[in-house]
Formats: sequence, C-alpha cells, structure tokens
Amino acid sequence: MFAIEADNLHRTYRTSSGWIRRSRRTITAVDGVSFQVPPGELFGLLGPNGAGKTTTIKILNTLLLPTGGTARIHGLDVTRHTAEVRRRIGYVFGGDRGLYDRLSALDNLRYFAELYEVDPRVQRRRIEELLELVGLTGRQKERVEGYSRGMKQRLHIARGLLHDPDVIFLDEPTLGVDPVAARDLRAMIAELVRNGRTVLLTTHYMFEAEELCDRIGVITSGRMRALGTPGELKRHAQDRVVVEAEVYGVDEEQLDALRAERGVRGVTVDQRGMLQVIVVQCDIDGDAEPERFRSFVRQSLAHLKLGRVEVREPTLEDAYVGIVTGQEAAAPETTAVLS
Ligand SMILES: Nc1ncnc2c1ncn2[C@@H]1O[C@H](COP(=O)(O)OP(=O)(O)OP(=O)(O)O)[C@@H](O)[C@H]1O
Repeated sequence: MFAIEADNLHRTYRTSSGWIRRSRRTITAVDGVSFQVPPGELFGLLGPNGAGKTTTIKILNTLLLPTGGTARIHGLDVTRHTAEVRRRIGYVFGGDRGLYDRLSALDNLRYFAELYEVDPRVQRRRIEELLELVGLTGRQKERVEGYSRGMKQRLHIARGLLHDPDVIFLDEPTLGVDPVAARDLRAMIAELVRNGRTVLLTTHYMFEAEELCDRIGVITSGRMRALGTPGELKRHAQDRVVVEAEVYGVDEEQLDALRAERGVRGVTVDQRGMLQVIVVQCDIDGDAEPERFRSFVRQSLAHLKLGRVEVREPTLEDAYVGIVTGQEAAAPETTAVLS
C-alpha cells in the first residue's frame, strides 16, 4: 500500500474581480495530477510559482476539497476519512504563520499538543524529544518573537511532528533560511526519513532536491510533466551539453539569434547584478559538437564584454529548466518524463 496516492486530481478556483462590472473567472490550479509515494520515500514536488504544488498538498492534507479525482493516505480517502488522515499526517508550511510569537517555544508546543490531543501522559517526553531533534533544547523558554528564521522553521517542524505522524508534508522548509541553518534542516529532514517516515517536500532549490529526494515530480500548469529519480531526470538531458557564458549587456535580439542556431534547444539568462550568465542548452550528435557550440557562442557574443565561456555537463537544474520551459516535448526518451 502507498503512503501517499493522488489519482487524477483536479482543482479549480472561482474568482471574481471588479466592483461595478464583476467579471468571474475559473482558474484551473490542478489539472489531472497522479502520483504514488511508497512508505519511507522522500518525494520532491517541484515546479515554478503557481504550478499547483501548494494546492495539491492542501488536498492531500484535507485542507481543500478536490473538484475531481481522489487522494489517499495509507489507503484512507482524504475526503471521506478526514479525521483518521489528519492523525497520520503532519503539515509544515513554515513562514510566519502558525506559531504564537508572544509565547515561548515550549508553550507553543504545549498548546499545539493539547490541540492535537496528544496523550497527556506522553506530552512532556514527546516535547523534550522533539526539542532535542530540532536542536532547540536550551532555548525552549525564550519567546518565539526573538527566534531567527531558521529556529522558527525548526520549531515549525517540531510542531508538525507532535502527534507522531508517519507522513510529513514540508512546503519550502528552507525558504529564507541562511545556508548553514538550511544545511542543518536538510540533515534533519533526511533523519526523519531514516526513522521510517514518508516525506513530501516542495522546494525551489535544485541542489536541495538532488541531495534529499529519492524521486522528484515536476509540475507545471497543474500537470505532472516529469517523474523519476534525480538521475533519471538528469539522464533525460544526456543528449545535450550546456555552454555557459558570462557576459555584460546582452539583449533579447542577440539571445534570439542564439536560439535560432541549429541544435540549440533553449537559452536562459541568469542576471547576477550587472553580469549575465547565459545558459545555452545544445543537442549533440558527435564529439566535435561541444566545441562547435562553444565557438559559436563565443563568436556570437564577441562584440560584447565577455567573461568565461565553458562547456559543461547538464545538471538537474538544466533538466528541470528544459522540462518547465516545455523543450522536452520533442525529446525521444520518455521513461522519466511524461508529456
Ligand atoms: N484561493 C485561491 N483563489 C484563487 N486562485 C488561487 C487560490 N489559490 C491558488 N490559486 C491559483 O492557483 C494556481 C496554483 O497555485 P498554487 O499556490 O497551488 O501554486 P504553487 O505551485 O504552490 O506556487 P508557489 O511555488 O508560488 O507556492 C495559481 O494560478 C494561483 O494563483
């Protein structure tokens, strides 16, 4: 039996805008999403802003009803067995909501333990264990308003684990957390899985997904576009090389000229202050090809101030960018990528 199952989930929202002439619109946030997560797996749900990840998670968490399809947690239907499902899941959404700033971490945990009806006989020990697990022992009597973002995030996780759920949903757990604290959080998430829990994680950080996830699903516009291990998703880009160029002052017209070259699959730009890092994904079908693409990029940008121009192997991030920008539709191999 799977720990998490989504079967052709749909969810639409109706919105209205305007005062005098109200216009109504229907937004399809989730448009037929299916996937299964076996117990003990760490599954990553990736996708650009507005792709439908949070909506999917809220349905799985019983916080939102689907407008179509079904979802189950350990075989229990989320719309029919809501109370039982809630006992078995923990939802950590992070950010500033969900904790009482004026209370200490300890009082927050006591309060939520009551709310989640944690057996009073085990409450005290459970809270101590959780404070230890998330590294807040010794700071538990301080008010949460004085906590750093990383500490709050760890407290969120402790709160989500109070009722000892075996399926945990983590929505962008390291958002806004400094690199060292984020590394601690990742270690903690890996520990949860080692202890037998099932985790569904959303993140916008590719290295985080690659480091942590057993499998990854990529959602865009409410649909699952790709699903596989990080290696499978990366292999999807293996018929490709990437030319990365550092340049100043490149414009759209010049980028379009790069895009028009035979064998160029996609061009993206990462603006870093004044510097632009151009990533050109190229199809290869021979040994000489990587060099040809490098010379081509170098020549095309020669009239600009140019830094290093390098050929490298595609990363998970390159594969991801290819998937979300739709360049994968024509790709021949489809084991990991659904079109
Ligand atoms: N309550 C709502 N009312 C109307 N539209 C909504 C509502 N919640 C979400 N949406 C819309 O549904 C779509 C999917 O949103 P969702 O929050 O699920 O995306 P997401 O993948 O979690 O994005 P992000 O990475 O930004 O968190 C978006 O177009 C969003 O604007």
